[in-house]
Amino acid sequence: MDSLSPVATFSLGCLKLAFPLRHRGSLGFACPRSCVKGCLVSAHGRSESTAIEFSDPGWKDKYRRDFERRFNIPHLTDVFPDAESIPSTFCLKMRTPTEDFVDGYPSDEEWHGYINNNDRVLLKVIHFSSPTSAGAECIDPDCSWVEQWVHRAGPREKIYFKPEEVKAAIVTCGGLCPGLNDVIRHIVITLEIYGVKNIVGIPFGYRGFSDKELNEILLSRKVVQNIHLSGGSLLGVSRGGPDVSDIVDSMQERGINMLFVLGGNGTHAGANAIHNECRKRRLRVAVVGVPKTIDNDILLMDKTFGFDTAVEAAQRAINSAYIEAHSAYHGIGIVKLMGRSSGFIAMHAALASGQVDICLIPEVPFHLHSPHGVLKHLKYLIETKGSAVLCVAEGAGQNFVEKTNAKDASGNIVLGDIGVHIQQETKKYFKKIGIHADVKYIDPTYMIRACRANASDGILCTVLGQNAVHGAFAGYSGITVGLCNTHYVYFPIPEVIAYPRAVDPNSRMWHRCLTSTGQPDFV
Ligand SMILES: Nc1ncnc2c1ncn2[C@@H]1O[C@H](COP(=O)(O)OP(=O)(O)O)[C@@H](O)[C@H]1O
Ligand SMILES: O=P(O)(O)OC[C@H]1O[C@](O)(COP(=O)(O)O)[C@@H](O)[C@@H]1O
Ligand SMILES: [Mg+2]
Repeated sequence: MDSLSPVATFSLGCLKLAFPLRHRGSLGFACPRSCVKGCLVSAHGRSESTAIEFSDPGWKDKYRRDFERRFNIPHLTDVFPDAESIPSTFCLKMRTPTEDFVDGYPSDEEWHGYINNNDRVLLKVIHFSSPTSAGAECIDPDCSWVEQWVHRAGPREKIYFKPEEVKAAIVTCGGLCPGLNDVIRHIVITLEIYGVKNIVGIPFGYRGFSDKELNEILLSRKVVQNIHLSGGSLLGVSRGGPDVSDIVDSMQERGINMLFVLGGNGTHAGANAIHNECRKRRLRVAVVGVPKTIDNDILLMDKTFGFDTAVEAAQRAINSAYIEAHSAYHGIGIVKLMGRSSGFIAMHAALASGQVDICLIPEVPFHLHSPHGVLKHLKYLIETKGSAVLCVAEGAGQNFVEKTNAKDASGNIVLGDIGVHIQQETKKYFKKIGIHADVKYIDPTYMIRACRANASDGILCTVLGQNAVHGAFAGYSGITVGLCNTHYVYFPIPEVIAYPRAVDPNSRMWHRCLTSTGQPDFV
C-alpha cells in the first residue's frame, strides 16, 4: 500500500475495513459493493464520524445537509447577530476615484453585477456511473449522483464594513510563487474602489507581525501600479514566525480589521487559526486567504495561481535537458523539479514538453535498480533512441535517499536530494554495464517560481485578488478563494487544507502523462 495514501474506514457491523483512497483529490471511495453500511466520506476523501446507511432511502439528503454544513462559509453575523450591513460601495459603473462620497454612499443608483448570497457552484461536474471509471470519485458503492454546491464568490449588494473604518493588511507567507504581486495589486486596487484608504502590507510574512524592526508598508494604487511586472513579493515572504495569539495581539494594536493572507497550506492553517482567535476575542475582523503555491497541493480547486507559470518555466528546463541529451552521444538529461509531496509540476511539465521519457512523482512508487527499474529502462532508451530525458519531482523516491531529519522554520520536512541521487546512480550503472552515457543534470529550483506570472496566471490572480476583497466586505471570514470548474468560489479554509492535494495515479491526467512518456511501471 502506498504509504502516502489517506485511508477511509468503513464500518461493517463490528468489522472495520480500511481502503486506500489513492489520493482521489476528493470524494475518493473504495468500498466494495457488498458494503451495505458505510461511513460518510467527506469531500476531501476523509471519513467523517457520521455514519451513513446507504440502504436508507434518505441518505442523499443526509449527505447533502452534512455537506452544506461543512461548506458553509463563516460570517461575522455568526458571532455578531446584530451586525448591520450597508449598501455596497462597490459598483460596476465607474466613479471618479477622487470622489469622497460626501453625500453618502451611492446606494440610490441602480448598481448591477452583484452576487446573490444564495448563488452556488457545483463542486463536482462528472457523474461517474461506476466506481471503476477512471478517476471515479464516489460517495456510495453505486457511485450515485449527489449534487455538492459551494458558495459563489463575488461582490454582494450589502457589505458589513464601512470603508472609512477599515484598516486592511496584506501578508505573503511561505515560499515565493509567480503572481504574488498581481494578487497584492488587485487587492489594493479593489479595496480602493470600495473606498478604503488605510491599506498596509506586513513585511516578510507572519514574522512582520512580531519583528519590531520591520515596519508596515503603506499601500495604494500608485504604489502597486507596476508591481506585477516583476516576480517575487513586494512585501517579502518568510517561513516560521510568531504564534497565532501574538499575531492577533499585533493586529489589535495596529487596528487591523481586514486581513488578506496569501500563502499555501501552512499559511492557511495560520489564517484559520487567526480567524478563530479573532472570534474567540470577539473582534469584528475578516480574515481571507488566497491560496498560493507552485506545488498546486491545495484541495478542491482547479489550480492555484503560479502553478501554470511554474510549469512553463519547468518546461524550459526540460527543453534544455532534451537539447543537451539529444546533442550528446548517449546523452541522458535529468531534471529535478519542485513538488514536495505532489507531482503536479513534474507531471504537467512532462506533458507540456512532450520531451520526457521518464517522469517520477512522489505519488507513484518506483524501483531504480530492479529488473523493471528506472535504470534498466534508461539503458533500453539509450539503445533504442540514443538519448533520454528523465524528470523527477523533489519529493519522489525519498526512500532511496538518506533522511535529513531536518525541518524548515515552518515545520516542513527538508527532503533528501533525489535528483543528485539519480544522477549518481545513473552514472555508476552505465559505467558498471560498460555503456557510455553522457549524463547532464539540471536543477532549476528557484528559477521556476521566482519569475513573473504568465498571462493565464495574471488573470487568475486578478480575479482571486478582487474576490478576496469582495468576500471580506461581504462579512465572511476564515474563507479562501478558489477556481472551481472555471467559476470562482469561497471555501471554508479547513476544507482545502485537510491534507495536501496529490496526483491520483488512477486519474486520466497521470495516464495521459504515461501515454506521452511511454514509460513502463517501475515496480
Ligand atoms: N499549522 C499551522 N498553524 C499556524 N501557522 C502555521 C501552520 N503551519 C505553518 N504555519 C505558518 O504559515 C507560514 C507559512 O507556512 P509554510 O508551510 O512555510 O508555507 P505555505 O503556506 O506555502 O505552505 C509560516 O509562517 C508558518 O509558521
Ligand atoms: O527553499 P524553500 O523556500 O523552503 O522552498 C522550497 C519549497 O517551496 C515550494 O516551491 C513550495 O512550497 P510552499 O507552497 O510551501 O511555499 C516547494 O515545492 C519546495 O519544496
Ligand atoms: Mg506548504
